[in-house]
Amino acid sequence: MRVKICGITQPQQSIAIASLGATALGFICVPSSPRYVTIAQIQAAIAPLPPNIDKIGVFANTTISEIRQVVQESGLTGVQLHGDETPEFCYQLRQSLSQVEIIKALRVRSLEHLQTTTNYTDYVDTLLLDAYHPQQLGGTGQTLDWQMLERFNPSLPWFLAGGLTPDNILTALSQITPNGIDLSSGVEHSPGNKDLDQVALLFQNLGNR
Ligand SMILES: O=C(O)c1ccccc1NCC(=O)[C@H](O)[C@H](O)COP(=O)(O)O
Repeated sequence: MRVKICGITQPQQSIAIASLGATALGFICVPSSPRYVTIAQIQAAIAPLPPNIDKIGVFANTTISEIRQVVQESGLTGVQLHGDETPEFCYQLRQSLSQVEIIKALRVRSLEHLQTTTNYTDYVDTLLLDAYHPQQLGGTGQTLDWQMLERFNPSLPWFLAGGLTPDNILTALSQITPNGIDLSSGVEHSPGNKDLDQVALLFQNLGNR
């Protein structure tokens, strides 16, 4: 299973978290976030990482040229779209950046809203389901209704996100079987400052999953 730890801001934490077992690290490229990082910070954080670690930039409601510039200058291997990007936008981004993984995040409001994921399946590589919050785009610590996801079986691989912690992860995975999980505030001291003990506990609890 893929394990993405998101909202990394400190270069020394990126290598520590990868060594603990993360398969992907996320860098927030949304200026309004307290976890926002510049291109220079991303470069410093990913420089010591081995090639098998996915380096994902998280964007929301920005332009293709902005995403392209950040990806090309920083060395990111994937892009997570966390705003209100349309399937058409995802298609255009794919034309512009053919070599990177495109992850479309949906902040799920209802079972009906969950159906909109099918609109993206031809244009992105991976889906990510996060909790909806009226004021914040992500990193909210709010959990999704896991029961609602029990029958979610898209044709693309998907990440479960939203309020996951070392304490609740096994309960979540006993109900649903995503291809990956994404954690941010559940393994943090404060926004952007990851708690390495909590990250270690997460992998201990996950065992061989
Ligand atoms: O984390 C942020 O600050 C953020 C800001 C704007 C857009 C997206 C953001 N995070 C996206 C993520 O992938 C988080 O890992 C995801 O929302 C889960 O967060 P959490 O509930 O804290 O585990």
